[in-house]
Amino acid sequence: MTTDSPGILLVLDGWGHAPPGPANMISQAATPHLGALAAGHPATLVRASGDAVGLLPGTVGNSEIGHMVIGAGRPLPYDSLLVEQQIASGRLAGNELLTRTCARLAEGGRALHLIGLCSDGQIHAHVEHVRELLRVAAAIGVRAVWIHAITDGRDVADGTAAAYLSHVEKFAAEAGVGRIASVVGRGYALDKSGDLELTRSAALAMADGVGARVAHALEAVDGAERGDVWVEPSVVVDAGDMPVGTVGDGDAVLFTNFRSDRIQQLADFLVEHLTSRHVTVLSLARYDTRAAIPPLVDRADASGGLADELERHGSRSVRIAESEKFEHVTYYLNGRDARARQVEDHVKIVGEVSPDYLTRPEMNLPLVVDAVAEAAARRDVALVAANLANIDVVGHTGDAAATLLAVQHTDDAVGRICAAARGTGRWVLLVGDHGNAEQMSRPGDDGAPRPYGGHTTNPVPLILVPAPGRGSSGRLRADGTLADVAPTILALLGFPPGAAMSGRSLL
Ligand SMILES: O=C(O)[C@@H](CO)OP(=O)(O)O
Ligand SMILES: [Mn+2]
Ligand SMILES: [Mn+2]
Repeated sequence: MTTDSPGILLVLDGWGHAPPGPANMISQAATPHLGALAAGHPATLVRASGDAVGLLPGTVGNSEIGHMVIGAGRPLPYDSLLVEQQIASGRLAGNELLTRTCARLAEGGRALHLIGLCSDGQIHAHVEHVRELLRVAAAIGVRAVWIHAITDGRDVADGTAAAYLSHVEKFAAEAGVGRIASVVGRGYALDKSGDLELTRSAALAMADGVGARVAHALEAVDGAERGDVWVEPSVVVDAGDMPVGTVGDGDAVLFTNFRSDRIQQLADFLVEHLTSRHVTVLSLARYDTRAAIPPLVDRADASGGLADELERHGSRSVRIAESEKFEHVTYYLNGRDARARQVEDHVKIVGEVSPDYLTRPEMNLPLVVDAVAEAAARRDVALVAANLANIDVVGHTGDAAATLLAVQHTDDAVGRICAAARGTGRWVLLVGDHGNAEQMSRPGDDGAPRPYGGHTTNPVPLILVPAPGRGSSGRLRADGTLADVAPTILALLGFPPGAAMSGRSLL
């Protein structure tokens, strides 16, 4: 081992801070372990949203940017911010790839298909980006733009899909081109669990016009019994019952999500499905698909973070998470660098195939705890980094009672992990990656509170449990952000901050 002060980083996903109240499930839950840790050890709050992490001011945090910034030790201009900047400066409208593709479609009388999540949740996509793309296509003279709308209900309140579809129709009317050709819920279109049946049913509605037939896009969501997330794959048909906008030979497909993880399974499927149709496929931002898709806006460089520093010092880390959050503590924490590193072990906890988060808010947490304890006992491991997914994953259901249980299970797991840390001489640093469960309701249009399962702009708690015998009296800086976590971890391990890090140790 290259350090004599090994530790454990625990990211409690969706663990935000807000004043206690009836919709704050962090404060409502019984959390004896977290309560005792916060009272008896150095603790602070750090900012995890907006410009503190590289998002537009006021934007809710998310797992991808949260884990990237925790790893990078500096705010990183996130893909959504880069897109926004390019829209504001007019650079997206002049983008070579986009304008060349549109000119070809205009000349050949071919169609542009825009595929993406239609909401302003700002985690995977922003419906305003569709508006800009419609403007550009119209200005270049593309005559047919088909929108394949994916409904949300997770990053925004459930029951809002119809309103977003209406926005899209308004944008199309404004631009003078564009019509919704298919509608499907994100549960189908944005599956990332590998369930290709869900992906196929979404893709076939978009590409081939296979699915429930509706005369108008809004009809698809009107009768959606399982909410916006699970709107059935639906195809808009004309008076003759013919799908209005299937993907034809020589058309172009542009994916409008800026975040890759949940759209890439669909993108992979469609790229293969459309090979014989000579379709140009583009994406708004860079995706991690099997076949490279040319992006309109490229990613920021995230190298020089914690993983690179640990590698440089020859310090071994073990990364542990349930499958839902596995990329978060591996790929994102490593600055979206998928390179296998000699000094890293990755442990993916795979439990029940299709867990029902409402009835199993504990998810597979006991297996995560066992894996952390096992890794902590290894003398060759400097850092164990684990994500506890429950608070965020269950929080997304918008079900306050289930989320309260998720918080309590997490508290219990923290207690057991801290016991393992004491037994193996390790410090533990606990931090949230963004808020979620501390705000489980939001005022609806009428001002009355409505259940809310999305992320928040709140700061997140950070607690440092020193290694046994190291004293508990120090204070942590109060003005920190997630960018300060990596320098703090390096300091705890006895290393200087990385040269690329602008964050500062909180110690
Ligand atoms: O599940 C997801 O894709 C997002 C919410 O849409 O959550 P997170 O950023 O926590 O992964
Ligand atoms: Mn998260
Ligand atoms: Mn989330």
